[in-house]
Amino acid sequence: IPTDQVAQFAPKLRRVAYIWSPQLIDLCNLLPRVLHRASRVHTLIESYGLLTYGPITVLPPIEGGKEHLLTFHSQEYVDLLEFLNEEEDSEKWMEKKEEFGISCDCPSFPRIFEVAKMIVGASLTGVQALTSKEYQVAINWTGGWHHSRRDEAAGFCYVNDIVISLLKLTESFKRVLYIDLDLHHGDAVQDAFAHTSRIMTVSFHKYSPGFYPGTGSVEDVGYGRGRYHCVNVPLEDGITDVVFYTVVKRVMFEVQKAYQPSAVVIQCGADCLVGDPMNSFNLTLKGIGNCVDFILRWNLPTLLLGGGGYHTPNTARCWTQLTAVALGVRLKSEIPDHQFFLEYGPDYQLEITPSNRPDLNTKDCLRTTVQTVFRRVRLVF
Ligand SMILES: CN(c1ccc(C(=O)NO)cc1)S(=O)(=O)c1ccc(-c2ccccn2)s1
Ligand SMILES: [Zn+2]
Repeated sequence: IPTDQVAQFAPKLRRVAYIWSPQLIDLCNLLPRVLHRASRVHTLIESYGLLTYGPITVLPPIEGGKEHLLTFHSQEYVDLLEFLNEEEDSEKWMEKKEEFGISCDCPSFPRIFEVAKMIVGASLTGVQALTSKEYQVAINWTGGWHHSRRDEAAGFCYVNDIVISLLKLTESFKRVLYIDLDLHHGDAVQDAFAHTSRIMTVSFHKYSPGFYPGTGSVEDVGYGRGRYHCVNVPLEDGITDVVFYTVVKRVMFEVQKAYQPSAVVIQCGADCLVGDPMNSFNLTLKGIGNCVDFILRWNLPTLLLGGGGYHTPNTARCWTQLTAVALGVRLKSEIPDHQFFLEYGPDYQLEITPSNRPDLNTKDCLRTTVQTVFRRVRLVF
């Protein structure tokens, strides 16, 4: 093939921005429900040599400030986080804590405000990388906190870096698509944009009586100008790689055709993996990796964010694999020797094995859900 025609056959090489600094990791290691997860994720990615691979650039996060948080959160909530940063006692703020969701699910902890600003700064650095047109993919594995509300911490989420990033992206991109692959419904992101067509939110999640947050039924479609710009795909326990990938591919194919987004944000919560303490889905790195690969092949500016993921080694495995998918490289199965190597026992392999738990998603139920979604997505113009 003449050299000038080779390019059209080579998979597009993507320039990838990986948002990282030692301070970002040190602060995110303090998050109470994912203690020290940030350092495991980053160190495994580094141990595979991915950060010195050509098309990747490591970008330090910009200093997130109060003004960034205030693009979504209320002044009172931001003031509370700032007050709690120093962990001083004061009657006034003590009873307020409960009112703002700072409680057992989202306990206060030292440097809480610095952590919130740093996470938002990191996700906004990813947005900046995409709007600069210098990168096709931007990655912030410390972001993805989809339950945090305007004036309330919720579901282990203190600050909604996703909403803040989506708002920023709409300044440069006409239609922005948000895809939530976390085990839980991306409720606060959906609600933030339920009345607008500028952002379309699509969430694949477990939907079962009593399971957090309890929202995200297929009937949940948005309101007014935002009607049909919220897509919810409720799923049952035990879903496997092939079934999940088939559902995601079919739904996302229709969404891309109907909405024709100009930028994408994917929340890649790893609590949907087999072995997670949430003990719900039966996915492995292949399943979630194929879903992210499918969306990246649209070659749209895409921000990859973290989220849930409570089996720390598996979460590190997952986001290492997704970083490799973004770069288009295959990783060897053997976990490289590194500081936390012993935490990957007893097999010390990258891949994880599905369990033999039953898949409660029946073919009929999935077909009905997908057909319902198709009918509505085709109403999006
Ligand atoms: C507050 N909850 C959430 C909320 C959001 C998430 C999440 O990951 N969202 O993406 C996880 C748990 S919750 O009530 O379901 C739980 C609290 C503690 C839980 C737990 C703790 C240990 C093992 C299994 N589950 S679940
Ligand atoms: Zn989750």
